[in-house]
Parts: sequence; C-alpha cells; structure tokens
Amino acid sequence: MAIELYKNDGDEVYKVKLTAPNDAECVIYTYGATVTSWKVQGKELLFVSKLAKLDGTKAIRGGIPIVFPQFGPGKLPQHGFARNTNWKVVDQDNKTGDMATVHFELTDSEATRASEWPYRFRLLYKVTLTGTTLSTIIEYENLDSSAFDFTTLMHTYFRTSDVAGVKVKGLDGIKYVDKILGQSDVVETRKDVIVDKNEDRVYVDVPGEVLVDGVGSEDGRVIVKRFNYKDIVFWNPWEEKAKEMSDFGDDEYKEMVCVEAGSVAKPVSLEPGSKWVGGQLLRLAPKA
Ligand SMILES: O=P(O)(O)OC[C@H]1O[C@H](O)[C@H](O)[C@@H](O)[C@@H]1O
Repeated sequence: MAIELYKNDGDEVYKVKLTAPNDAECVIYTYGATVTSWKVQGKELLFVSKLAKLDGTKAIRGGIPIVFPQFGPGKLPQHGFARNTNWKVVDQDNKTGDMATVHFELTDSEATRASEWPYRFRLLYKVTLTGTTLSTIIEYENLDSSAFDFTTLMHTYFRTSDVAGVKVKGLDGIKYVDKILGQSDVVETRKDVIVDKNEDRVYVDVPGEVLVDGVGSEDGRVIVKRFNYKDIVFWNPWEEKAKEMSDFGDDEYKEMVCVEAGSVAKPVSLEPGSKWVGGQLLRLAPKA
C-alpha cells in the first residue's frame, strides 16, 4: 500500500495517489478534494471529462466532486464552495491492513465567512482504498456559536463503456423528484433504472444499497453503500445538455452516469459544537 503526494512549484500538495493490492489505485486532487480516478485490477471505474479543468479554475467535471454546503442552485453558487476550494492533507495511513487512507480538511476561511453561508465549520474527509473498495466519508463539524443547516452530496461520475447498457438497481418503490419535468412524489416502478435521455432526479429516503451495473465494462457492477446519507441523485445530461457544458465533450454523455449519494431533499441541521458523519463505500462486486 502506497501513498504518494505530488507537489507543485510552490511546494504545496496538489494531488495524492493511493495504491492497494489487486492493482487498485485512486487519485485525489486537493482542489475540491475531488477523487479523479478509481481503478480496480487496473481498470478505471470513474469518468472524468477530457475537457475537465484540472488547474483549479473550475470545479472538476468528473470523478467525485463534493457538494457542500448547498446542493443545486441557491444563495451560494451552484453546489456550494467545497468543490472549488483547496483542501489540506492532514493525515495519512498505509500501515493498517491492506488499505491506504488519506485525510483532507476544509475549514471556514475569510471567503466563506463573507459568503451567504458565513459559519465556522470543519470538514474532515477520509478517503480509504482497499483492493475492491473506495470509501469516502466526511465528518462535518459545527465550530460556530449558531446552529447551521446544509445539504451535501458525493457527485460520483461512474464510467460506462456504453450508457445504453447501464442499469441502476435498488430504487424500485422509492419516491423521487423529477427536476426535468418539475414533478415530485413520483414513485419509481422499475427494478432496473436505465439511462436513455436527459435525467435529473432526486430519489428521496432510499433505504438500502444501490447497485450500478455497467461500470467500467459491460459486466462491471459497483455497489453503493451509504452512511447517514439519505438520498440518491441520478443524472445524465444527454445530448443537448452535454453541448451546453464547456467542460464536457458533446458525445461524453454515453460514457458516464452520475449516481450521487447525499442528503439533499432535507437539510442536515448541526448544533454548535456538534458533529455529523456521512459518506459512501463503493465496492466492485464480483461478476454476476
Ligand atoms: O454542472 P454542475 O454544476 O456540475 O451540475 C451538474 C448536475 O449536478 C446534479 O446532478 C444536479 O442534480 C443537476 O441538476 C446538475 O445539472
């Protein structure tokens, strides 16, 4: 198990690479603490656009950007400030078992205190790689004298060899908000949710694990297990919306699907001095 820190000319860490047995690897940029690559048996399971900006000028289009403290549009810029702020590497561990772990920290700054979400806070983000899993867990802490609310999400972009073959399982019977049609409380009736058009849905209060079939290769299956995160967002821009994004190739909607674990339908409330933990564990499942 190795942990490599990559530094820029100013001697600051800009990228961390974790490796684990089974030819597993994971790369995280300190910008947004965005995971940009997760490989198992050498095979890439995450999508990053070939047009993604990796120079800190824009949130990274792909991988696992962190949405905090606001999902979607609102008082703050879309999806909040965590995905386009530099996080700090504060700890690392490759001595425990067959795993490698790195911890990132984000705290309030002059800029965040001057924003529409001015609270004092600390996020501690723990990324752990094993031979078949990637766990991404955040401890959210309120360091302010007032309570605050937030919404948060791991905006995971899964790589697909062909989006037409993707099936998302575990959403049957769950109520969702269709952000494209402007409908809420619609009930999902399909066992296999497929992607064949522009989709933007929030499945609310999903109780169990979700399985994404068709990740990395036709028969690659990834299980998404969540800790305290209640909802699952399901998104693909499809042809027309893809063309509207400057950092996304026109045809790349065929190579990805976003299945995003978070708490977004209802905000999380944190009292002064208290902590809350949320996150996900991605596991490459054995072939069916
Ligand atoms: O373009 P971005 O700000 O990265 O957002 C990309 C997408 O994120 C989520 O999936 C939202 O539900 C979508 O409404 C949004 O279009």
